[in-house]
Amino acid sequence: MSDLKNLLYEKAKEARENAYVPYSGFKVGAAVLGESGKIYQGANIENASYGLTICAERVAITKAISEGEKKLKAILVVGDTPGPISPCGACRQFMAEFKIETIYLANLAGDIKEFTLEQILPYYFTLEKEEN
Ligand SMILES: O=c1ccn([C@H]2C[C@H](O)[C@@H](CO)O2)c(=O)[nH]1
Ligand SMILES: [Zn+2]
Repeated sequence: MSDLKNLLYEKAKEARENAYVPYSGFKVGAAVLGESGKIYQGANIENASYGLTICAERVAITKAISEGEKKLKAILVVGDTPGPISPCGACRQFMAEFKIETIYLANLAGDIKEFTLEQILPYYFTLEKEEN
């Protein structure tokens, strides 16, 4: 396993432990690598008003951007799923906004698959003028 992938996997699993999931019980963790080299961790945060729930991916990305990262190099997402976790559509669009180069999807068993943004969200919405 590459050093970066391994580090992001450990950071995402660590973040997952902080998930606030009184309603689903389903903990998710994420770790984002910014262009500065810093890693940002995120966990899902649920709410009694269910629709306000924030996924782990968006927590980690929001932390990175609000700390000043302009480009995001990679994200790793982990959940207790049979195969690698599959991010929801909202998080895929959120990843598209920042053009995350490498997306690792993982489970607790250690299965980790690598994807590009185009692979997990082809023909994504953008307001940029050039075709994507
Ligand atoms: O990729 C995913 C999929 C689901 N969830 C969260 C949202 C909710 O808290 C729980 C169950 O859907 O898992 C994430 O954080 N990321
Ligand atoms: Zn999501």
